[in-house]
This record gives sequence, structure tokens and C-alpha cells, in this order.
Amino acid sequence: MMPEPTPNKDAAAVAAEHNRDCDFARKALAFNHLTLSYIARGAPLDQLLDRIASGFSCATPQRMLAIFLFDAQARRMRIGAAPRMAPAFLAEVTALEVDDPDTPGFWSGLSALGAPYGLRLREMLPLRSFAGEVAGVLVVCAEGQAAVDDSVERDQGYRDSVGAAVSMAMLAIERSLVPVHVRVKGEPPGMADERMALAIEGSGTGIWDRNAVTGEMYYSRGWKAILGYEDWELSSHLEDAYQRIHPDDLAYVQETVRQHFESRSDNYQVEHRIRCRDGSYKWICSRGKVVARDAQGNALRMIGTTTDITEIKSLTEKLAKSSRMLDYLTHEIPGMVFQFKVPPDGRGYFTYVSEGARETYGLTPQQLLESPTVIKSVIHPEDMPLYEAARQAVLAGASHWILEFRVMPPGQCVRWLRGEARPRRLADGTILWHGFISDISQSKAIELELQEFALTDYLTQLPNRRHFMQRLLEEYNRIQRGIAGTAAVLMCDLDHFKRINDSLGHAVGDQVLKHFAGVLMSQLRKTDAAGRLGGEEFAVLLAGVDLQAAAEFATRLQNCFAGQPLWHDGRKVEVTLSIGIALMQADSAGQEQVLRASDDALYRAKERGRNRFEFAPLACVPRG
Ligand SMILES: Nc1nc2c(ncn2[C@@H]2O[C@H](COP(=O)(O)OP(=O)(O)OP(=O)(O)O)[C@@H](O)[C@H]2O)c(=O)[nH]1
Repeated sequence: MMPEPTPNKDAAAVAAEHNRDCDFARKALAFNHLTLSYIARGAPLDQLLDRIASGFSCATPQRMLAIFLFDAQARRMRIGAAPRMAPAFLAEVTALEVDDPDTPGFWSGLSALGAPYGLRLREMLPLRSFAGEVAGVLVVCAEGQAAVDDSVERDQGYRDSVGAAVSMAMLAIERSLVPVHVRVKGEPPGMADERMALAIEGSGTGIWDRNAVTGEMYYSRGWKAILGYEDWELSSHLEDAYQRIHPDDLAYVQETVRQHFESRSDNYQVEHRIRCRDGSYKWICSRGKVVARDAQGNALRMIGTTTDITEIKSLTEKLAKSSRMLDYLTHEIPGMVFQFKVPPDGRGYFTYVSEGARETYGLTPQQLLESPTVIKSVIHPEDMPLYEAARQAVLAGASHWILEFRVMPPGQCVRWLRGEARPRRLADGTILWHGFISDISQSKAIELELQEFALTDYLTQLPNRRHFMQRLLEEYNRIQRGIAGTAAVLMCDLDHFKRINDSLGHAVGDQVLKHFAGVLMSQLRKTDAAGRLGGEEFAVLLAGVDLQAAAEFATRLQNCFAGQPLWHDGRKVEVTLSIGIALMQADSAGQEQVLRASDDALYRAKERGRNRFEFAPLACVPRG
């Protein structure tokens, strides 16, 4: 109760004190209401008594409150709640033998026990059951050796607190005596089909029921369990419910509810975060529906279910992450990543194509997904047989796929691509190919350049020995297979070339070699070939000719070379040419042997005075 104002206090001080008292009374009332609602919902007795004792200690810090429960059979006390009291003292209390806690003798005994611990017993009130039996005692103690300020006990607020604590403790004790099955009877309100509700609860889903007019909420036991609450916990106020929703999700939830209340959606469905008892957040999915409206269409009642989707959310997030990662990888790496599926029926199709399809084939991923044959429209015609053969091999179940081929996307220049893929065989016979297409145009250009470099004589730009010998072998094979007739092989050597080097210098010698190469090339047909075999030695292959035609060519070449001499410092650099000729035919032992025979003939031409040609006698060309 509010103390009487003293005459020397000014009005402001009195008002402040009054406000403090009102505030205190409001808080105490709210605390007691909540405790009573916990009692009504059957919260465990120990937790209730603890709440009552702690609440009292908060309101009256000068005193300590303990509740001891009496077991008449064992004539012992057990601790109901005793926050802040020494464990040794409590141990002695439980060891104390009590005939009847409702006697002055018990008071003295308990006082004596507390004294050594600095506890001075101020009140001891019996807690009676409805049947009138003493079920326990509520004890209030002062602490310390100093003189006790007994004005505390005279304060009406204190008296009210003690009274409330006693009443609530008695209620809690009485409630704890009611069998459980009696307590759960009658809930949940508004659940027409209890079995259905139980089934839903059994599946880990919670049920809620909202009075849309008063804002009162009913939560099922399962709903509370999702958030880690006991069945007797949680208030039924809508404001409290909204406070549990993650602040970032609140507006979205409220807006969705509003829309459903206004009949703008058939169902209410939200996914949001909600605060649990331990302060952590869970993701939940709530689905519901307004089940009753008034004549004006205003929502009266809404029922729904809540499912914990935290794990699904985290899995979804993980999946999204790896999918994003895949996208980043396939988008950022130049080239096209794909998955190609070949079912047992042998008709293959793409199941995944990355964005790289645009830069490789000049086609969209969608085009490839719709039909893999669209690729054929951009394959270089010369590489089509190669590509088709590789495709057939893939469909037939090859063990790998590696192919370098050219494409000509519309409006773009020719590009070299390299494809590589490996198969994975599934149990049903399906083969999944995973592969990668890269644009190798740049490296291919370098490779071709190097190839050219490796096969070309740097000075004259004629094929070098290796290249010429390849060409000679090809022609020999053609003759062997009967595709071509005879061919002539000519070995040409500049006469006294050393003298030019010695007299005019090596650089002029180089120019003479280049000049001769030019003259030689000018005399060749497309089907012929020439090469610089080394030094001032050149070889010529005249396809499809006999010795007569070869002799005519040799004469023409010599005349041509003589008729177009190189000029140096205003003077002609006159060089003549010796040639040895051998015939390559079907029965020749090999291209090397034919070349050697022409070389022998050249040697004879040199011997016989140079600037002339000689035939290798047919008998001298080894036969196979
Ligand atoms: N300038 C220049 N000279 C070269 C090159 N390769 C070889 N030679 C020279 O060609 C000359 C060939 O001399 P020899 O083998 O004696 O032949 P020759 O002087 O032509 O005499 P015959 O062949 O017997 O008519 C040597 O002096 C080589 O150094 C080259 O790439 N450039």
C-alpha cells in the first residue's frame, strides 16, 4: 500500500513516489498474471515455485523467500524453491525431522538451523491444500547479523507480495496434484477433429488458431515445441507473437496476413524467421486460412499450421550456393561445358549447356538443348566427315571423345574448336557424357605456323627435306596403289656455287639460292613439288610424267635459269645447273631409292662437265 505523504515532502516528490508505486504495482500484477497463467497450463511445480520465490526476492530485495514442501509420510521437508539460500542450510532443512510443520516447535527448530547461516526467520506461513492439510511452508528470512529493519514487514506492498506468493504457491501445489489426463482434457479450443490435430502434431507440425477480432492466439503443444517452449509457456497475445518474428520479416508477414484478411488471397502462406526460446532463430513455413467471417466479410478466425523449415532452408541455400558456383565456373571459364545424355535407344541430347555455347558455336544454349543436330549447321564442310564419325562413335558408346574441328558460325570467321568428353555409364544403360569445348583458334594458328616452319626452308620458302620426302612418299604410294602413273624425280645442283660465295660473298650466294627457287617454282604445275634438300641442292617431283617429259622440263629449267640471271652490282651473276633424273614407277623399291638414283645421275652430270642432265639408267633404279 502507498505510504501516507509526510507534511514536509513537496508535491513533486509525492507525485514521483506515487508514480513509482503505481509502476511497481503494475509490474507485480503483470508478473502474477503470467505466473497464474503458467499454473493454469500445468507448468512443472518446481519451476512455478522457483518463479514465485524469485519474483518475491526481486520485489523485496531485503528479504529472502523459500518454499519447503512437506512429505507427511517421511516426516521430512524437501526444497520447493529457495533462491539465494546457502546449500548447507538447505541440506540441514531436508535432514530435519518434522512431526508437524504447523507448530511453534517447528518454527524454533527452523530458526535455530538458520542462525549459523545468518538467516533470521521473519515469517513462516503454512501452505495448505484445498483439503486443509499442510502441504508445505513459505518462509521469509532476513539476512545478516545487523538489527533487522522491521518497517519492511509493515509495508502494505510487502504484505501483498507475501499474500500473493502464498496464494500462488498453494494454487501451484494444488494444481500439481491434479492428474495429467484431467489437465489436457478440453484442449485445443476450436479443434473440431482432435485426431487430425494429433496426426498433424505427430508429424512435427504445429497448429495455431487466431481470434482475428481480439488478436488472441492459441498455439498447440507441437507449435511451442518447434520454438523450444513447454506447453505451459508463451502468452496468447498477438503482440508477443509479432515480437518473436524476425524484424526483417515482420512487415512481409503482416502484409500477407492483411491481404488474406481482405480476401485478396485464397490462402495465407509465409516463410519467415522466428525467435526461439533460447534466442536463436528458426525458419518456419506457416500456412493458414480464415475459417470464419462476419456478414461484412471481416475475418473472425484463422487456423493454420507451422512447419520448421530451417533444415530445408539451409539445404536450399547450400544447393543455391553450389548452383551459383557452377554458374560462375561455367560462365567465367572460356569455353562451353556440357552434359550429353545417350539413353539406351541411342538418341543423344544435351541436358546441360553453358553460356559458352555462344562464343564457341555461335549458338545459344537453348538452341543446343532443343536439338543437338543444330551444331551441324556450323561445322566446316571439310571437317564434317570427321565430326560425324566421332558423333557416331559417341552414340555407339565410345570410351572417350577428343576432336579438333573447325566451325563457321554465320557472320563469323572460321574458328578451330577442341572438344573433349568422358562417358559415365548409369545402371539403366544410359551414358552421360560430361565435356568441354574450347576455342583453340589462336593456338591452332601458332601450331600451323610452327608446322609450316618445321616443314619449310627458311631461305627459299620451299619445302625442306622432310616435307619433300613426305610428298615423295605420298606420290610413291599413289603410284603403288595404281592411282597415278609414273613420276620423275630430278636432283638439281648449282654448279661451282662455292665460287660465288667466295667471290661475291655469302649474302649474294643466298640471293642466288632464293632466285633459283623462284625460277624453279615458276616452272612447276600444281601437281608437281619441289624442295631444298640442303646447301645448293634441290629436288623436284614431276607427277605423271615419263623420262621424255622430265628431260624437256630439265632443259626448260636450265634455259630459264640461264635466261634470267640474278643481277648484282650491275653485273650478271651467271650460274649453271646440273640435273640428275630418275623415274619412279610401280615396281621401284621405294622413294628413297629413286631419289638416290637421281642423285647418282646428278653426280654423273657433274662429272661429265656440269650444266647438263643425266638419266639414271632404269637398271640402276632399284626394283621392289
Ligand atoms: N650462300 C650460301 N652458301 C651455301 C649455303 N649452303 C651451302 N652453301 C655453300 O655451297 C657451297 C657448296 O660447295 P660444293 O659442295 O663444293 O659445290 P660447288 O661449289 O657448287 O661445286 P659443284 O657442286 O661441284 O659444282 C659451299 O661453299 C657451301 O658453304 C647457303 O645456305 N648459303
